[in-house]
Amino acid sequence: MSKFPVENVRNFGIIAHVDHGKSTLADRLLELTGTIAKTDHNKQVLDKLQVERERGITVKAQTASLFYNYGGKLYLLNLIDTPGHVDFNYEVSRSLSACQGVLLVVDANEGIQAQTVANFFLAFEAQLSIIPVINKIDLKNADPERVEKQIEKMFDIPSDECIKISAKLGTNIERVLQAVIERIAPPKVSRENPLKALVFDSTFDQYRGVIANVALFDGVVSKGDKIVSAYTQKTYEVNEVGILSPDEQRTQKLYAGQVGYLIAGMKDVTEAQIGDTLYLHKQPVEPLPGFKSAKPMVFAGMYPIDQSEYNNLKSAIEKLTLNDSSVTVHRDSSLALGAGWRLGFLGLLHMEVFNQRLEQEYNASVILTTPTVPYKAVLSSAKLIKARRAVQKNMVFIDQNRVMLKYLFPLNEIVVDFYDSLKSLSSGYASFDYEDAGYQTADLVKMDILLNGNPVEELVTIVHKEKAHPIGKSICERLKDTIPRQLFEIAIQAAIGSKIIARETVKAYRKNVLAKCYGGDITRKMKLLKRQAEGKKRMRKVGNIEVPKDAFIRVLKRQPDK
Ligand SMILES: Nc1nc2c(ncn2[C@@H]2O[C@H](COP(=O)(O)OP(=O)(O)OP(=O)(O)O)[C@@H](O)[C@H]2O)c(=O)[nH]1
Repeated sequence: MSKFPVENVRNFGIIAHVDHGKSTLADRLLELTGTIAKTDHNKQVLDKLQVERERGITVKAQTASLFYNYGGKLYLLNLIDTPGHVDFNYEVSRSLSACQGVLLVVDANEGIQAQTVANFFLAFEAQLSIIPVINKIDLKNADPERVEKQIEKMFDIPSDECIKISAKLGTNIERVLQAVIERIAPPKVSRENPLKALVFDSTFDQYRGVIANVALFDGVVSKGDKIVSAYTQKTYEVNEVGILSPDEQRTQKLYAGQVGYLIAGMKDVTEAQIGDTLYLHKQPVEPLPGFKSAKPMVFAGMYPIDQSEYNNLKSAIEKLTLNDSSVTVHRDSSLALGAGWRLGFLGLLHMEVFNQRLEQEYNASVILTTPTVPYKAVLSSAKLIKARRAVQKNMVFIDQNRVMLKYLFPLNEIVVDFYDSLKSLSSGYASFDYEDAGYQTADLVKMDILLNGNPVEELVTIVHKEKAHPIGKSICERLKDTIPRQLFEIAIQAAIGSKIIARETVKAYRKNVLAKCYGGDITRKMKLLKRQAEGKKRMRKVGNIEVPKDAFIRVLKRQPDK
């Protein structure tokens, strides 16, 4: 690695709207630089997770070091491929902290979309050099000139700076690499200063412990060095350093300006903090500012299907949150579902991906409850405050056919199915991005579910007043289908304060388990009574009504069709 003086190093990211071709471009860059062999099978090589391959999307940023000969010099280009979906923006901004420039990929047919704008501003605010790349020029409907004009109008980047490529066919890829070298500055670092390394990502390996992805801002780190974590103040010995190319490749040292991985015997996930600064023992440095912590938007309960699985699930969640530090975790418990957690996610897709990764990478099966958003409630005896619906804030024409609308929305309205409805209403043309606008007052009500007049604690929800009736009705119906008939009639009601807004009834039924046992075989009678008693253990009593656990799961669990 010493062959690469700082001026021969470039650290760059690829950012884009979903599906505009980042990962395909990354494949071509890896092939062209000989990092991976050129075959027909290279499809999204950097999308290593099973969930990424199944869904065809990037959820984790990945790093790859490329070597490229240009103008008689050998360059080390560190590429970071980032996710495109709005829910993973946090991942993008974190990765950009290790870069000096980005390739902003825009589809030649679709043009600028919501995350193109959002990601452009992340890079712009981080003061990175931005190289616009118009991809998919091979498509029949491609109109790169129109997209050039959009880029000029929206981002103030002269159209002659755009590079037109087809990542699929490999057209003009060389020009992209040359632009990276010519237009992106080498990192501003010093190898003479003491070590200062930023941990910008980490993963947990069962055998090797924490593997930290590091960007070196100053100094050098070698195998055998004693390093200190600014966050824990603990000292570790470096066991291994290397680059990702894209698989781990050991090296003797890593130098300032380079990006790679480091293993230093951190065995506990809580020791590895994303945003931490590592320095050499007895050579302390001013820690880097780290990262703003992510702000979860959507909350859901997570419980083991069987309580005996609690500890395994706990360790799986801890390991996965190391790799996805934007998830917040708080212990929680529910009368119906037992001990579990309340997890905060950046969005719905993020929640689904986390759940899927738990299942696929940690073999954990969980109950995930319907997502909710955080509220701040002002308790008062008067009826609640004025309703506030989506309010239009701004409208900008990107070109003749495209308009960018800005609205203020209640978060609750967009987390569940807004994205799907928007896509289907606009036949897939509209795209969507959001950021937090803070708490707003709204006409919300607390809805109770009552069984023969007794409130069921775990089913209390906060809903918009206008939606209370359909939501209450649906919960009552789902409960009616799962609560077995009992010796008396059961009224299932949804109520706001003292007002009942929906009702279903479970008719009375006498289940005499001994009915078939005339004849008097006492051991058989005892067996049946014992079985009935065991069944009752899985029940929760609300008043004198026995509610099976399944009934709660059915109501609380996220509906897959939503
Ligand atoms: N015709 C054509 N299709 C392309 C080109 N580049 C990418 N695609 C296709 O576009 C789709 C999306 O490409 P990806 O590389 O997965 O896009 P991405 O931007 O990485 O997507 P996310 O990781 O989900 O954000 C795939 O089906 C690619 O085969 C291109 O130059 N021409």
